[in-house]
Parts: sequence; structure tokens; C-alpha cells
Amino acid sequence: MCEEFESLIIKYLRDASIYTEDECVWEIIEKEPFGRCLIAKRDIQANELILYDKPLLIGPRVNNYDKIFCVCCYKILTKLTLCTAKCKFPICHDCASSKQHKKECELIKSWGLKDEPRYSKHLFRALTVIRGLLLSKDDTKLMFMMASHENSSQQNLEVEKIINEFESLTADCVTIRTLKKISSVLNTNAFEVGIAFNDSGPEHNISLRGLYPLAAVMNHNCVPNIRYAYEKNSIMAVRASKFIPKGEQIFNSYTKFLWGTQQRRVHLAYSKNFLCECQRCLDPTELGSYIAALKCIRPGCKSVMLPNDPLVVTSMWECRECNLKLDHARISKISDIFSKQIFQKILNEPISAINHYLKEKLSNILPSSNQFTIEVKLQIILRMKQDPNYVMTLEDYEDVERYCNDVLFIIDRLAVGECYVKGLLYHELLTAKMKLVELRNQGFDNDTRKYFAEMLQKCWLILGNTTKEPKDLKSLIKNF
Ligand SMILES: C[S@@+](CC[C@H](N)C(=O)[O-])C[C@H]1O[C@@H](n2cnc3c(N)ncnc32)[C@H](O)[C@@H]1O
Repeated sequence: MCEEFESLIIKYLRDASIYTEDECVWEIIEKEPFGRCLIAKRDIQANELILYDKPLLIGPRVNNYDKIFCVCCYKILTKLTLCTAKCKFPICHDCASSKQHKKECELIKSWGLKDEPRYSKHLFRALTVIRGLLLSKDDTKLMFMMASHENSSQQNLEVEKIINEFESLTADCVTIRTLKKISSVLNTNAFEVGIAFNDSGPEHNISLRGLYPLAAVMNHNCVPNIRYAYEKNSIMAVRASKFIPKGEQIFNSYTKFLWGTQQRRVHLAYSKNFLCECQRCLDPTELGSYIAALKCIRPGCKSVMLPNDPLVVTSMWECRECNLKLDHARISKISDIFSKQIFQKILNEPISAINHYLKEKLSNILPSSNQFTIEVKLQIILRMKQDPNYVMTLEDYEDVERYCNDVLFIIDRLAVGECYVKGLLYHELLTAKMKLVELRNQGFDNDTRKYFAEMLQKCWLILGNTTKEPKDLKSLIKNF
């Protein structure tokens, strides 16, 4: 099974000119409880390329987009224009007569649309799955050899929702059954793919879902040893974020690694059908990062509370110093309150109000390592520079410098190596430090220049030539 799967993948990558045997550093083996795993065939150094992969399928995600975009080139449509051949898909003038669209359009129409042509968000959301019906024989075989959890409750909803739109589709017909199988493969394996446009018209990003057959073999660990990025034509490049010894498993993270154990495990159980039991999940301190820790509520106690058994959702939480215990229900309530207050209220406020909330309120009630504090700091770092109406003061740059260092400290504790968030933080830290040198009229001495040059080099290694490369990175490197 593994050998056949591996040789199909190799053929697929060779055909796309993104595989050579001499440079291959991975192999696929089978191992419980993971199923297939990607293993390092030799020692892999930090930042070294592990693999390139190309999407078997790519298209809209199953979520609400705030802008409508062309289903072929993904450029935003300032005015909703549907395909004139009446397949209901939004399409731009340039792509309307393309070969790719013609095939999809004809397939959709062959099912007999019931209503007048109008935009259908359900059809738009099901398009990536529908594209699975148009794959070549070899690609279809590869797709159906990928892992899938067909019986999970959340799967296939996007397929259910289009049945009523067509004359010839019924809940039990072959097409719908095949679409459901494709949807299960996508839901088990798909990656979120960011596409950035800045060549024409207003700058924008679109997030799609893509099925990358080799990258999907990477299993999950809450301490991943890779980072991935997208290059031209949605080619994915996976690199080692730290040294990976020969024989070790190459791990991705399917969740946000800056979430606490309970949030990560619930997300994995719900979306990927397994419960993670990695070293970080087993450790109440999460490798000394204390990312889920809460301040002890006993008056006068300065310590933190952590779960006694992080693998048990209903575990008691206990203070590390005074041993005060709180049950799971109270801890969940505290987390819910912070989550609602921060995500539904505070983060919708102006940037100065968010920073004030962090300094005056959150810092007093949550440890500086806590995931909510980290999230607010990250939002401040990103939004201060993104908001065109916000003029940053010297104090703001000092805050950004401090917040970047705080988050980088936690990331180092988590031992995820040179990940993308780190690359973005290096860039923000450098920009803030440069501005501070300028505002304080300090000038750049040799040591400062050397420091900047080294940081820029680290930043380039992570972000250079990816869709996340900051616009000013090349010019900054030239100057140092
Ligand atoms: C994208 S696939 C990964 C490749 C898969 N192992 C295979 O055989 O093709 C995701 C699935 O792999 C399994 N898996 C991944 N990481 C795991 C982990 N840390 N523990 C247990 N199962 C895991 C789960 O079944 C999950 O839904």
C-alpha cells in the first residue's frame, strides 16, 4: 500500500518537474497510531528544503468570503458577474472562455440547474469538491488513496447543500456519493492556501483550500519540525524549521501552535478525528511555555494554575504554589469570558484602546505567557502598522519591540524552530528597532549594523521568495 502510494506520488511530482531522486530526503512508512508517515531519509538541516508539492485540487474554501472572486484566476470581482453560459459561477471577463472553466461549466449544466441563474453560495463552496470529478485517471487514483474519515459528522455538508439545486442529482446517486468521498478526502487533508495579488488593482489576499498529496502525508505534532509556504502557481515548499535526524518523523501542525492544549486537542478531535498525545500535550506546562496558565485566584497568591492532567478535558486545575484547586467547569467559564471579551469586543476597537486594555487590564489578570495575552500582542503588532490612519509614537514602537520579544520568547520555549510567525516577528522587531534608532537620534554603530544584518538574514531565510515576503525586505537587506 505504502509503496504503491509512494510511487504514484513520485510520478505525480516528476510530471510536474518538482521531484528528483538524488535530492529526495523523505520516504513514506506505515506506523501506528498515525497510519502513513513521512520520515527523514537522512539528516536534514534547519531551513533545508524537504519537498515541493503541487495541488491535485484547489479552489474556494467552505467559509464566508467577504468579497466575491473569479473562480478561475481568483481575482476579486468589483461587480458580481456570473458566467454567461449560466453555470452560476462568478467569473471574470478573461477567464469566461478558458478551457478550465468550460469543463466545469459543462459538468454543472449537465446536472440540470433548477433555478434561474443567480449566484449560489452553496455551489461556490462545493466547487473544489466538484473539481475532483474532473481529475485524470491517475490523479483520481492518487486522491482516493489519500486518508479520509468518511463517517465523521461534519464531513460532506457542502455536498448535501447542492443536491436541491439540480434536476438530476438525488441524495443517493453515484455523483453525490462520489462527491461525498472527495469531500471526505479534502476535509481530512486540505491545506489553507493564501494567494496574494498586488500586480493589478487593489492589493488583496484570497484564502483557498488545496489538496497537496505529499505534504498531506505529514502527520500532526504540536511541536512541528517544518514550515511551509507557497511559491508561484501555488507550489508548496516545505522546509525544516529545525534539525531533523535521519529516521525521525517529519511533522506538521494542523492547529495554531500558539493555542493552549485544550483548544488544540478539541480542534484536532473535531476537524481531524484524532486526539493528540504528543510530548507537549502530556506536559501541563506545555514545555515550560505556560501558554494556557491562568493566574491563581486566591488573594495574595502570585503563582499560576495549570491542569493536573492535560489529556483529560475534565481535569482539575491546581495552583503550583498554594495548591488551590478549581474544577474544569470554572476554568472553562473563565476561558470563555476572555475569549468572548477579546474576540467579540476588544479586538474590534481602535488600536489604542486594544493596547490600553492589554496594559491596564489583561496584564493584571492573565500571565504574560497566556495564549489570550499572546493573541492580543500579535494583533497589536500587526495592526499598528496596517492601520493607515494610525500614527505610531515612540512609545508605540517601544511596545511593539517588547511584544515581539515576549512572543519570540514563548515560541522559543515551544521549540518549534524557525517557523513563519518567527519570520514575521523578526521583521516587525527590526522595523521597530530601526525606527527607535531614528527617533532617538542614535545613528547606527557597527554593532547595531551587524545585529540588523544578522536578523535580516534570519528573516530572509524564512520569508524570502514566499507569498509572505514583506515588501521592504529586499531593500532593507541591501541597506545592511
Ligand atoms: C492528513 S492525514 C495524515 C496522513 C495519514 N497518516 C495517512 O495515512 O495518509 C491526517 C490523518 O492522519 C492521522 N494523524 C495525523 N496526525 C496524527 C497524530 N498525531 N496522532 C494520531 N493520528 C494522526 C489522523 O487520522 C488524521 O486525520
